[in-house]
Amino acid sequence: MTVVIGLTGGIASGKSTVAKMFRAHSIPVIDADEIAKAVVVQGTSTYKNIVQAFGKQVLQEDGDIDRAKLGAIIFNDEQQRNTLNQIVHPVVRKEMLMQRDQYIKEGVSAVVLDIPLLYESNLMYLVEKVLVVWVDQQTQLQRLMKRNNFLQEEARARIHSQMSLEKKKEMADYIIDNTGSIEDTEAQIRCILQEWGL
Ligand SMILES: CC(C)(COP(=O)(O)OP(=O)(O)OC[C@H]1O[C@@H](n2cnc3c(N)ncnc32)[C@H](O)[C@@H]1O)[C@@H](O)C(=O)NCCC(=O)NCCS
Ligand SMILES: Nc1ncnc2c1ncn2[C@@H]1O[C@H](COP(=O)(O)OP(=O)(O)OP(=O)(O)O)[C@@H](O)[C@H]1O
Repeated sequence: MTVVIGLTGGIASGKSTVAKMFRAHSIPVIDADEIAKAVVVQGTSTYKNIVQAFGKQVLQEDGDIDRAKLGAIIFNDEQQRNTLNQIVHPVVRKEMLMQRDQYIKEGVSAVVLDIPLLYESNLMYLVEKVLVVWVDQQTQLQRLMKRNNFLQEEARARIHSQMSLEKKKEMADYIIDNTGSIEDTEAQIRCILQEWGL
């Protein structure tokens, strides 16, 4: 029996960091962000739909989607964000389901679905238990600003485009507190894996 684990949290709360730890324990991870990038490459219908909805202003010179430009639009406008979500999410969901079922067929002991918007998009039905990577608000803001070289205002817009981490924490089956060191977080993952017999 494969245990299907949902991994979520807020932007820059540490999902990819935790995902890496699962992989280090030989547990495969399906990454929604990675899939969302792959399904918008030139030539796909998703790419065409994005260009149709947002215009050529969101393209780089080589024709690829300019992620910084598209991000600047959608993180500052809920309606535009919904438009992009409606184009991209169904395709991502389908691909995630397919990959999940493939791993189950292979009989792996566990698989992790790393989905930033798991709660916002009501995707709980895809997984058996949800693990939320939590940090306090100040840490989240600082790590996001540092990683993406964002001004405080840009970072805040992105944070506020998502359900609050406090609310996600309340809904979680398990919480990983990632405010401490990487080693602290690794220790929590080891505990959880032991508890789950993985
Ligand atoms: C707007 C885009 C082009 C910006 O790209 P960029 O390379 O700057 O960011 P990246 O894709 O790495 O996402 C970083 C983080 O932003 C947050 N985020 C991304 N999209 C959204 C969204 N629609 N709503 C809220 N938060 C989001 C997530 O926490 C994600 O982990 C890109 O995020 C995108 O295509 N988003 C729509 C698809 C989506 O919802 N992806 C998230 C999971 S399916
Ligand atoms: N425990 C930690 N201590 C210090 N820095 C950390 C820790 N965990 C993560 N970071 C750093 O914080 C930033 C955000 O982490 P990460 O990229 O894992 O978050 P994420 O939730 O996957 O982000 P996104 O939602 O944008 O995909 C990264 O620069 C990462 O190196």
